[in-house]
Amino acid sequence: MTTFNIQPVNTVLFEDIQQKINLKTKPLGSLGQLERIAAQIALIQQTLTPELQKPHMLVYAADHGITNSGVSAFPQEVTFQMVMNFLSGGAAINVFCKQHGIEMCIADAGVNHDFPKGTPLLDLKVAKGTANFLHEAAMSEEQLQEAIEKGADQVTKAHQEGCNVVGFGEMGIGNTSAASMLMALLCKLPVAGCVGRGTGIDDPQFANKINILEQAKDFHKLSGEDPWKVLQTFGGLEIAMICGGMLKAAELGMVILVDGFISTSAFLVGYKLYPALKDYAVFCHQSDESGHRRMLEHIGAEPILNLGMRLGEGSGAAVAYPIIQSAISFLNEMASFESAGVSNKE
Ligand SMILES: Cc1cc2ncn([C@H]3O[C@H](COP(=O)(O)O)[C@@H](O)[C@H]3O)c2cc1C
Ligand SMILES: O=C(O)c1cccnc1
Repeated sequence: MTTFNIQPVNTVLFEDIQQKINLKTKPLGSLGQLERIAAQIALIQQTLTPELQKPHMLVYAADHGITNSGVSAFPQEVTFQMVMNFLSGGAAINVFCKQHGIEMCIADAGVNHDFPKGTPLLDLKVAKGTANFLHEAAMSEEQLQEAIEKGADQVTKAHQEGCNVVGFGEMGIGNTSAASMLMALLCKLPVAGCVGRGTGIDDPQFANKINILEQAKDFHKLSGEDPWKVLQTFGGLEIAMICGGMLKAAELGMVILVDGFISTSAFLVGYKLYPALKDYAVFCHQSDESGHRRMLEHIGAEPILNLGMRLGEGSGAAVAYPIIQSAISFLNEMASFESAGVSNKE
C-alpha cells in the first residue's frame, strides 16, 4: 500500500505564536477556540502570519453494496441523482461553498451509474460501487490502492494550484454503514454503539441495520489491527479517496477540514496508520449522527460547531470555514497592546 511521509508539526514556534496571541488587545484567552485554531494553523504553516489560500472542497461520490441489505432510508440511485444535483449547483454543499468562496470539485469515485460522455464530472471511478460486505470484502486490495492514489493525486493537483486548505465531502447512499464498521473495528467498540439513523431510518429499519452490521462483523472476524484491511473490507471507495487525500494533504503541510461522521471515519483510518495526521486536521463540527461524538472523543478532537447537522457532503466543514478565517484574521490583523497604546493588565 502507498506510504506517506507525515511529520508531526514542529512546535518550536509555539511560544512565539502564543505570545503574539496573548499580546493582542483582549483579555488573555478571550477568543477561546479561535486562539487554538489560529495557533494550530500557524504551526502547520510554520509562520506567525498564516494565510488560507484557494480553499477547496473535494466531494467524492460512490455506491455501496450493503444498500442491498436495507440499511438506508433512500434507494441507491439517489447517489447518482445527487451527483447531478451537485453538478447543477443545487445541493447544500454547493450553496455553502459558493457563500464562502470555496472551490468545489465533484468526483465519481465509484457510482453505480454510467454518466454520459461530456458530463462535467471528474471521472475517478474505481468500480461501479463496492461489493456487499455482508458476504465479501467491499473492495479488492488493488481497488483500495487505486482509490487511495486517486484521492492523493487530486490533493496534489489542488496544492499545485496554490491551495493550502482542503475539505472533503462525500455522497454515497449506505455510507453511514461503512463508516460505522470502520468506527467499530478501529475504536474497538460494540457495533450497536457506532450505528446511527443515517438518512433517517425508522425503528424497525434501525434494528435491521444494527443486526446486519453485527452479522458483517462476525462474518469477517477482523481484529482491527490493520486499518487498510478494515477499509478494504467495509469500504467505501469515496471514504478511501478521502483517506488518501487527507494523508497526502498532511504530507504536503496543508490544513485539512474534517466534516462529519463519514469524513471522520476516513480520517480515523489515516490516523491509526499515521497519528501525526491529527496535527493537520481541523475538526469542523460534531454531526448529529449518533456515534460521531464518541468517534471524536476517541480521536481526542474538539469540534468547532455543534449545530445538529447530519448531512455530510462536506457541509459542516464549509459552514465552519468562516470561523477558521476569523481565527486567521485576528492573528494577522488585530492590534497588540503596544501598537494600539492600550494598557495591559498590571
Ligand atoms: C437527498 C440526500 C442528500 C444527501 N447528501 C448527503 N447525504 C448523506 O446521506 C447518505 C448516508 O446515509 P445512509 O447511510 O443512511 O444512506 C450519504 O450519501 C451522505 O452523504 C444525503 C442523503 C440523501 C438522501
Ligand atoms: O455526519 C455525516 O457525515 C452524515 C450523517 C448522516 C448522513 N450522512 C452523513
